[in-house]
Amino acid sequence: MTISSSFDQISKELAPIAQQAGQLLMQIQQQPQNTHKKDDGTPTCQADTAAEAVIIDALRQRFPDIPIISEERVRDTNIRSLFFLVDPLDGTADFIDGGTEFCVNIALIENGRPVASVIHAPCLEKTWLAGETVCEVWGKTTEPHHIATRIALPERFTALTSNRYGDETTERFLNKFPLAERQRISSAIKFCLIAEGAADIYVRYGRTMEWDTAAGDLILTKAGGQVMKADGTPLLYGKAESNYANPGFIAIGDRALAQDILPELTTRI
Ligand SMILES: Nc1ncnc2c1ncn2[C@@H]1O[C@H](COP(=O)(O)O)[C@@H](OP(=O)(O)O)[C@H]1O
Ligand SMILES: [Mg+2]
Repeated sequence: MTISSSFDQISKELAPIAQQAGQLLMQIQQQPQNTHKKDDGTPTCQADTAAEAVIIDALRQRFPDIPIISEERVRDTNIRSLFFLVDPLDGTADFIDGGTEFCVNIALIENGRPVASVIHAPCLEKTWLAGETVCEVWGKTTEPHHIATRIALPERFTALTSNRYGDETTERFLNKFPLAERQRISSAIKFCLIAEGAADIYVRYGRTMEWDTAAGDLILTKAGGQVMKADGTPLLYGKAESNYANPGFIAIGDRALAQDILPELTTRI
């Protein structure tokens, strides 16, 4: 498990697990939802826990020795250098509203960073995965293929933000850029769109949790992008002491932008 090449294989094993959960989510979305708000004010419904059960069962069978931290109910206590972070339904509000952007996120974390991950968006029929060398999208009608970020160009510079959760610092940050386009999108597919070269930046100073970002962090990083805190360092995972909350972050496709422009901008927010 410490051999890095095996992370490619693990990412390919995680994909069908996320797809199985996604299939269940699609079925449940057709039924009436019992929704309620969690302590953090975000919604949940029976789909979150049903999808979580499927994923946890599969991970425990295939990887019995690896502890799991999952959004809804699972908090293994023996978290060591290697563990899974699971968001069985990312974009729950979108799911409840009948949207198509929700996804399933699974990431394997080693020493604070993701090393194998998958994001599956069942309505979009797309699965993105990353390991040590693998960084692919799988579509229903297309062959699996490698994905890569695009160069940032002013005439098409596109920012992605959350569709439902905004904050003033993110707005101040984005106001410093001459944006060609801005799209509001639910769920971690924001990372995947940048990884595919369909957008350029995703800024999020509002609250997110580690399971919201770990899988997308690796996919975007392996596609050539960068995900970083305001000080330019990578996001770290496994922060039990902060209840697995993330600090603010900036995700970009073109790394040259990070090196040249972002450090100066972030100090002025
Ligand atoms: N106040 C808050 N506390 C914790 N997490 C929050 C939050 N507000 C938003 N989030 C996180 O933001 C995610 C959705 O953001 P977006 O719509 O941009 O994808 C939610 O994922 P879930 O849907 O998995 O709960 C949730 O984890
Ligand atoms: Mg969730």
